[in-house]
Amino acid sequence: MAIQKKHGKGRLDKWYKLAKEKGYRARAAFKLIQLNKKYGFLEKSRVVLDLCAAPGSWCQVAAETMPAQSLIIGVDLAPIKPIPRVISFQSDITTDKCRATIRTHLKHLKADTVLHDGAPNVGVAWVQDAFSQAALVLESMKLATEFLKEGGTFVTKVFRSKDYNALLWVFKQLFTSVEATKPPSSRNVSAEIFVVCRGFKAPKKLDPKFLDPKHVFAEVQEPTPNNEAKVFNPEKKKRKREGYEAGDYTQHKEIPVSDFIHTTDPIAILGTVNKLSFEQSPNGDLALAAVDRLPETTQEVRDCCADLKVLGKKEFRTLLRWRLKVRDKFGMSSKAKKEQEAEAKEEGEEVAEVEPMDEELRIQEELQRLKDQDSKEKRKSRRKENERKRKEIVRMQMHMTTPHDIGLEQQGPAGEGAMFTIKSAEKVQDPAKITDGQMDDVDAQDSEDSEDELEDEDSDDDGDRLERELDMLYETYQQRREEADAKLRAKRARKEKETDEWGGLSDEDQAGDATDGESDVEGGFPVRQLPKGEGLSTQAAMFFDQDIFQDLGIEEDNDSAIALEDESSDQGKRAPSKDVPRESQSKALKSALKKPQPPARQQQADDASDSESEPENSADPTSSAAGSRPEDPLLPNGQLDIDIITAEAMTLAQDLATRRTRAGDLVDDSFNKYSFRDVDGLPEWFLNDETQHSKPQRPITAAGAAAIKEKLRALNARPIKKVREAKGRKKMRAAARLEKLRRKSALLLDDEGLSEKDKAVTIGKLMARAAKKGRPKEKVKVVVAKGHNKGLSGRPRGVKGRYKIVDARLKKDVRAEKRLKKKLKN
Ligand SMILES: C[S@@+](CC[C@H](N)C(=O)[O-])C[C@H]1O[C@@H](n2cnc3c(N)ncnc32)[C@H](O)[C@@H]1O
Repeated sequence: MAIQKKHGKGRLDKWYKLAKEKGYRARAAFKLIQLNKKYGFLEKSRVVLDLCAAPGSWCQVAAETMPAQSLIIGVDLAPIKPIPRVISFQSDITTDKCRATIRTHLKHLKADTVLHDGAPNVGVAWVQDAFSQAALVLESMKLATEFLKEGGTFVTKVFRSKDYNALLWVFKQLFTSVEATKPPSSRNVSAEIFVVCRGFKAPKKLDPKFLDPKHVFAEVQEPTPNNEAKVFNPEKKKRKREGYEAGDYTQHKEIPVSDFIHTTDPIAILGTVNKLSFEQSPNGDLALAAVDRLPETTQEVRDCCADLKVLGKKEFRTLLRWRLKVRDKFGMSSKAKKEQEAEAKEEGEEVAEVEPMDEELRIQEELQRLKDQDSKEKRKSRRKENERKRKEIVRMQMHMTTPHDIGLEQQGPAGEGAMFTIKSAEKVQDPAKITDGQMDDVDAQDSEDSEDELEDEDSDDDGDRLERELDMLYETYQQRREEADAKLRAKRARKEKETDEWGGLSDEDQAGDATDGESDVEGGFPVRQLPKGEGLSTQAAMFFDQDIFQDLGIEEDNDSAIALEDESSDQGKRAPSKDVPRESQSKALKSALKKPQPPARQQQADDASDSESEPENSADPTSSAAGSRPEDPLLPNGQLDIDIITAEAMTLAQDLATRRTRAGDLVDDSFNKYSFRDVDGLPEWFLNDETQHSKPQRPITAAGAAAIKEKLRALNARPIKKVREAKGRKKMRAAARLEKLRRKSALLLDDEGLSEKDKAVTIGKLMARAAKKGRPKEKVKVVVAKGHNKGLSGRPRGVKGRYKIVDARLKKDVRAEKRLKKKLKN
C-alpha cells in the first residue's frame, strides 16, 4: 500500500513552519488566532470549552489569550498531552459520559465560549466524511446549548457540503449573529469553513428538532437549486463545493434520452448530464426506440445530445422544444391528454373514471386541485402584471410614455372589456376596418379566437415556463459574468449611459409634429421636409436627409458635409486633395474616422462584441482607433488627436495618408451588410452571441502591423510609473530651489547697503549651495586604523573623497553594544 506523504496538499506550508517556530502543537492554532483577531471572543471569556481539542493547539492559544485564572477544558477522542492552565480529558463528545465529565469540571459555571474544531476520521469517502462532520457539529452544538451561558459564543468548523445550509439555519435559530468565515491559514483546497455564532439566545425550552440530525438534514434544504450554474457554467460544478451526490463519484454522466423526455425538471438534467444517449440497453427499451425513430429526432438534436457540455443557449432551447414535441406525441403533455379525452368523448367512448374510495379524500383532492389552479392563475397574472410594469418603466425611462399614460392604462382602456385594444386591432388584417369603425367584426373575431387562445396558452404553458426559466438563468449568468469581468461591467454602464442620454423627443420635434401644416402627408405617411437654403443641392439634401445619416454629425458640420457631398457627387472626376479646401478635408476625415452610426440596436450589438475582444483584435478599425473617445479633440497644432492602437487602424491610416483610400470610401465601406442587420425582436442572448462574428474582417498590411509593433515597443520602453514619478519629484524640487534662489537674489540686488561685489559673492555662494543640495550626498568612506593605516594622521593612501578613520576595537565595541541593546529590548 502506498504510504501517504506527510506533505501532501502542501501540508508543510508557512503556517506549519510558523506553528513549529512558535511552539504550537498544530498549524490549526493560527485558525483560532485569526478568528479571534476578527471577533475577539477569547479576551472576553473566563470559561472556555474546547471540543475535539487534540493535539491541543487551540487550548494553547486560549491559555495564552484569555485572562489569568480562566478555566479551559479540552476534550478529544485522542489523548491530549498536558498543557499549563488547561484541564484535558479523553472522551467521545457524542456520549453522555463526556457530558457528565464536562459538568463535573465546570461545576456550577457556564462557558463563555465553546470551540469545536472536530473532524471525524476522514478519508472514507467525501459524502460520508461531510455527513459525519455535519453530524459531529450538531453534537457539539448540543453540548454548547447545554453549557453555554446566555450571550455566549460558539465557534465551529463546518464542511461546505449539502448539509451546510441546514446547519446555518439551525445556528440562526439559536444565536443572534451567525457569520461564516474562512481564516487565511485554512487551506483553500479544504472545504472547511468556520462559523462564529454569537449571542446565544439560551431558550428556556429547546425544540429537540434543532438537534436531531434526521430532522435537520432532511428538512432544511437549499431553497433553490442553482440550475444556472449547472447549465451555463459546468466548470463550476467540478469544484464540488456542494459535495457529491450520494453514490455518484464519476465526472462523466450519461443517461438515456427517454429519461430526459420523462423528467419534470429538464433544465436540471441539461445542467448536470454530459450526454443523452440513444443507445439501447441489452434488454431493449421501447420508449427509447420510439424516440429514436421519431421524425422530430433530427440529426441536429442527436448532435446536441451527444455532448451537452458544449452547448449554448440556442441548442438548449432546441432540445427543450424537441422534448415538448416528443411529449406531445406520446400524450404526456397536458394538451395531448386533453386532446385524447376530447377525441374519446367525440367517439362516444366512455372515459373510464376512477371512483375514489373515500368521499372525503375525493373532496380533499378536488379542493387541492382548485387551490393549485387558483394559485397558478394568480401567479400567472402577477407575472404578466410585473412584466407589463417593467416594460412601462423602461418606456418611461426612454421618455416614450408619461406617467399619465400609465395611469390611463391602469384605469382600463387597454384592459379587459375595453372598447379598443391593440391586441384586437392586431388581429384585423385590414387596418382600414378600424378606421371605418367596423369594430364589431373585430370583437366577434376576438370572442371566437379567445377560446383557441386559451387552449394555445395551455399547450404552450410548459414551453413558456421552460423558456422563461432558461431566460432567467441566462440573465443571471450574464450578471455574474459582468460582476466578474470589469470590461463587461464598463460596457453595460456605457450602454445605460447611452440610454439615459437619449433626450426623447425634442421640443422642436414635437412642435414639428404638432404643426401639421408643415409636413406633407402622402398616402397616409408623413413626408419629411427638405432642408432649405443650407448650401446643399436639393438632390444632396434629399440624400443626406435619410435616417441613416442623422447621427453622422453632417448637419452640425456643414463644411464636412459639403466635402462629403463633393466627394460623393464627383467621385472619380477629381482628387479631393486638389480641389477640396484643406480644412474641409480634415473635417471630412474627422467625421469619417468617427464611427459611423448605424441603427441604434446594431451599434449596441457592435459594442457588445467589442467588449469581448481585445482592442487589438477588433475588426472595426475605425471603432478601435477613434471609438474610445466620444469626441476626437484637436491637438494645439490643429491635428486630430487620434490614438491609433490597432494594426487595422494603422493600415487604414496609412492608406488614407497615401491616398490609397479616401474618406468617402471609408464612409461607403461602413454601410456594409453588417450595418443593416435586422435585429428587431431578436433576444439579447442571441445578439450577444451573433455579434461576435457579424462584423467585417478588415485586412491589415505588414507595414501597419510593423508600425503598431514599433509603437508598442516604444510604449514598453518607457520607464515605469514609479521611476517617472520620482523623476518628476526631483524636477519639482529643483524648480522650487531655483525659485527660492531667484527670490533671494532679487532681495539681495535691492539691498542698497551691500556693494556690488558683496552681492555677487553672496549670490555665487547661494548658487553653489543650491547646486550642492541637488547632488546626492557623498558617501563617507570608513577606514579601519590597522595595518599601514594604524596611527596615521592624514588622508590614508588610495582613499579619495570624504573619509573617516575608525578604531577596530571601537567598531567591535559599538556593534556589541547595539546587539546588547536589541537583546534587552526583546
Ligand atoms: C482537526 S483536529 C482538532 C485540532 C485541534 N483543534 C487543535 O488545535 O489541536 C480534530 C479532532 O477531532 C477529534 N474528534 C473527532 N471525532 C470526535 C469525537 N466524536 N469526540 C471527540 N473528539 C473527536 C479527532 O480525534 C481530532 O483530534
